[in-house]
Order: sequence, then structure tokens, then C-alpha cells
Amino acid sequence: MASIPTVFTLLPHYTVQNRFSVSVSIPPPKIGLNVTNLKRFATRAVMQVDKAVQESKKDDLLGIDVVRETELREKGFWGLRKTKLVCTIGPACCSYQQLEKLALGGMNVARLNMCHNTKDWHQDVIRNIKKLNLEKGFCVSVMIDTEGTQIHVADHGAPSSLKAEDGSIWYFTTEQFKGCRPFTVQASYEGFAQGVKEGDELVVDGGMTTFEVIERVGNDLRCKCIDPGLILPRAKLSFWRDGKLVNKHDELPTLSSKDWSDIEFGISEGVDIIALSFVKDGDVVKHLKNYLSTKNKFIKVLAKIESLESLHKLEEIVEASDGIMIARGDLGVEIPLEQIPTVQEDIINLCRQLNKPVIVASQLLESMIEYPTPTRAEIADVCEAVKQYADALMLSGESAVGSFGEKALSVLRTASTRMEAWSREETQLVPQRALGFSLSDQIAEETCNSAARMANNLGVDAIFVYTRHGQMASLVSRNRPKSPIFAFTNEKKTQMGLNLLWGVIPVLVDLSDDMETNIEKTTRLIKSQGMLKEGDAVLIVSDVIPTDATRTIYQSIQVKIIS
Ligand SMILES: Nc1ncnc2c1ncn2[C@@H]1O[C@H](COP(=O)(O)OP(=O)(O)O)[C@@H](O)[C@H]1O
Ligand SMILES: C=C(OP(=O)(O)O)C(=O)O
Ligand SMILES: [K+]
Ligand SMILES: [Mg+2]
Repeated sequence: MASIPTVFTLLPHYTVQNRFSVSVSIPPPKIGLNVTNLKRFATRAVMQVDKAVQESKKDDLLGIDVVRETELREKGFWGLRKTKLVCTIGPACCSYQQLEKLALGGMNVARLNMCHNTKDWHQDVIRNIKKLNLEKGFCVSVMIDTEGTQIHVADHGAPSSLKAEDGSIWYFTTEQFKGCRPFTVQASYEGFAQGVKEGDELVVDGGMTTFEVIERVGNDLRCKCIDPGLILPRAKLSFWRDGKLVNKHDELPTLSSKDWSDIEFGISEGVDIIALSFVKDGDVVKHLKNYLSTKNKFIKVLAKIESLESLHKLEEIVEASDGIMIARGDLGVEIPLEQIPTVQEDIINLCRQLNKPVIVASQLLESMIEYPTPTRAEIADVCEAVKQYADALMLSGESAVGSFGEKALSVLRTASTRMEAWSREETQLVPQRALGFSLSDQIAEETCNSAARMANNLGVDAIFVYTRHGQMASLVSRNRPKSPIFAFTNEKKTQMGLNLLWGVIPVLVDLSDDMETNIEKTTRLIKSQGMLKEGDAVLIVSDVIPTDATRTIYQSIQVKIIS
């Protein structure tokens, strides 16, 4: 069981209660409540609650996060949001107080983009998130996102953007220069010009501005602007010939030495998820998962789909990984923008078939970096991703550097809740593909499919699933049932790993080998905290570990009406 957060509420009559509803009554101070007396009183109260917590049976604690708990009390089971929210943390939201606001606003996963800032800065953020979880009862998972190797602008001599006018001549070089050299851009990769021919197009940020290659001069390129626009710091560079992308990723390693050092850092800081940039195939994901199996097998590896190669090997990448991020930012540099919506839908459907969580990322509410309200088109995009049953939506610059990060998060929250309520009436897509190879896997899968169907038909208030590694919870979630899925686990790391999954509320609780005891205890605890009431119907999915020698696999679905 995790350590117990020490957050106390002072109730009337000097009853002191902590988050787990461990209460003690202590006599009121005999003398007036001046500051010194109040301090003494508070110290005594805290000590007494601590003692009561120690004495109360430790296994009677329910680790449900404070945001979900409040949401449940206020809105009931059907008001719980299913789509998960990821926020990129940057200078605009990195303090303890700012992170707390995002956690209160529904952030399920905090993403740290290792492209930016220092390790010390990232370490501070990670520690603050863990502190918030511990002290305030949040359940926010931490994801690091590797830099990966990519050809981008390393330096263009200006603090912000540069304008490229029609017909102007520019040099793209790998040479470092100090200060501003007019019309000169330094590219990040030594071999950026290799294989590039005269007449090729150099496209900046997927079409922000376009150049034609006039001439190769040694390692450099002399180019003419043929579509005027802006060059931003770190803008992405790609080459096109006869309307097709010139593939340069093959030359670049997926995991650079910096990425490995960032991964080591992530392991030592106890992150929950590692997202890999520019994944080309399943091998690199398998390689990292293999490596992690010796270090911390609970860390999830997400593959980012953001290059043409990754689309060509989509299925093997999805199979190898623990989840996918549709990184539309870079993907839009490599495929025509109008293909993104259909590619997104295909990836989401494949992930659901293969039972892997999927995040839709980049530019969901881009205009909110500057403005306090989204565009209608952005809302439509968010709602479409929710309707496609993505597991999670992600904020990038909106939270990292924007002026309205919290507001952007609340837009995601309200739009997804609204869209979920609307599409609940639609017929659910039932996954067709059978996944399990072994009989026990097939049984688990069929049980979860049936459980979800049964829950929908009966209109139960909640689904309870007991899961040690999270597999049963994800198999239920894959069916996108109408009721929320409470996943009870006794493993903190499993709880943190379940945070990305659609509709799953991970709850930490001490589980015994006896399922009946587990079911009795969890319903009693949830009820005692006012989250379940008489007459509520709960569908329970459990497996029973056989104690006899018959090797029978027991898996059961039962419906419990709370009395
Ligand atoms: N840790 C950080 N420190 C400083 N700035 C950051 C950080 N993370 C993100 N940003 C800023 O937020 C923007 C959007 O974030 P993201 O989409 O993750 O990165 P990128 O634009 O590099 O793909 C970045 O361009 C960068 O300006
Ligand atoms: C999420 C993305 O990756 P990054 O922000 O690391 O470029 C993206 O390209 O959309
Ligand atoms: K990155
Ligand atoms: Mg990217």
C-alpha cells in the first residue's frame, strides 16, 4: 500500500479526518484559540490522526484519486469523463501551484518533452508531480517524450521567426555561425543535404514556407523561396521530389545517445511512460522494452507515429508497443495535411483492435496559445477525436507556453464530456479481432467483451474489475462500455499505468487471493465514502485464482445491487 497522504480536514466538533476518512475526535482546546494554541492543537490533531491511520487496518484504505472522487460525488457515475487528458509541461505551468491547478483541472498524464529545457528543470517538475500525488491525493502519471533525431533549424540568427519573401535567395548550411547572417539558416544534421538534388523542394514546417533547391555548394544548399512564409526557431525541414517525400529518416538513429541518457534519467526518476519519437519499426520499441524489463518492467513504452515509415509499418509498431501517440505535428510535415483525419481514424481503430491506448496529439487547441477561446474548427477536431474513441487527448504549446493553459484544459474536459454523453446513444463498435493465443487469454478476452455488452444492456452504474497487471481493465476498456470502469489493483505501478486508458478509474487497494473478500471490501469502502448508494447496480468482472489442482480457470461476471 502506498504511503498515506497527510491532508486533513478539520470538521466541526473538532473531528479530524484525512482523505481516507480516518477520523478521530479530540477535545477542543481549553484556552482561547490564539496562534500558538492553534498550532499546538493542530500538531496534536495531526499526530492523533496519524496514530489512528496506523492503527486502522492498513488494508482498509482506498486509493482513489481526489479529482475522480469529487467528480463522482458531484456528477454521479455517468458524469465521469472517459477520455483522458495529457498536458505538456513547460515554463507556463511548471510550478507546484500551477501543476496543482492542472491536476485539479483533470490532467491525467503530464508530458515532459525532452527536446526542451535542462534535466534539472525536468527533475524539479517530476518531483513536484510526485509530491502533489502524495500530499494532495492526485493520480497524475509522468511521461517523458524523447527528442529523437530530426532535421530542423538549429539556428537562424533571430530570437523568433524570420520572414521569407517570394523569390528571395537563402543558404541552408551545417556551419555554425554567431549572430545574424542574413538569409542563412543552420540545419541540425550534418548530412542534411546528402542525396538532395537541384530542383527538389525544401519544405519548412510542412508548408509554412517552401524553397526550391537551386544549387548544392559542398555541404550547403542555395535555395530560392517559391512560397513565402515564416521560418520559426527549430522549424522542421523536409525534402520533396516529384510530389513525394525524400526519405531521410533511414539515415538517422531513432534513439540517439542523448535519448538514451534521457531514458536513464526517466528510469531513475521513476516515470510511468516513455514516448519514443520518430519510431521507424517495431524493433526499436522491442529493444527498449527488453532493456526496461531488466530495470522497471512497469514503464510503458509509447511509439509516436509521426513519419511516413511509421505509417508503412504501423501494425508491427502498434503490436510491439504499449500504446501509440498520433503526433500530428510532425506527421503533417511528412504527409499531406488533408490525409491526417483519415490516418488518425485508421490508427485509432487499429489501436483498439490490438488493445493499445492511443493519444491524439498536437494543435488540438493551437489558437489558445494566444487567445482565451478556441476556434470552432478546433472544437470540431477535439470532438471528432472523442467520437473516434481515442483514449486520450493532448495539449502541447497550449499548456507548455500558452497564456491560457488551464482554460484550454477545461475546454478539452467539457468538450469531451459533452461529446461522450452524445455518442453514448450510438451503437458501440465491437472489436472483431480476437487477440489471445492461449486459452486463458481467450477466456479473459471473451469475458471482458461479454461483460461490456452485458453492462450496456443492463445499464449498470459501474463496472468493477480486479486486475493485477491491468490486462483485464484494458480488455474491458477496449469495448468502450457506457459505464465507468473501476480498476482495482494492489500495485501502485499498475495504477499509474492505467491512467491513459479510456474510461478506466484506477483504484489502489490491498487485494487478497480471495475474490469474494475483495469484492466485499471494495464495495463496502466505496459505499462508506458515499460514492455508491443503495440500489446502484455494479457489474463485477473477476478472476479467481484456483486453489485446487484442477487447473480450472475461473472467471466470473456478476451483477451486484447495492443494499
Ligand atoms: N520543457 C520545456 N521548456 C521550455 N519550453 C517548452 C518545454 N516544453 C515545451 N515547450 C515549448 O512548448 C512548445 C510546444 O511543445 P511541444 O509540442 O512539446 O514541442 P515542439 O513544438 O518542439 O514539438 C515548444 O515549441 C516549446 O516552445
Ligand atoms: C507530439 C509531437 O512530437 P513533438 O512535439 O515532440 O515534436 C508531434 O510531432 O506532433
Ligand atoms: K519530442
Ligand atoms: Mg514530433
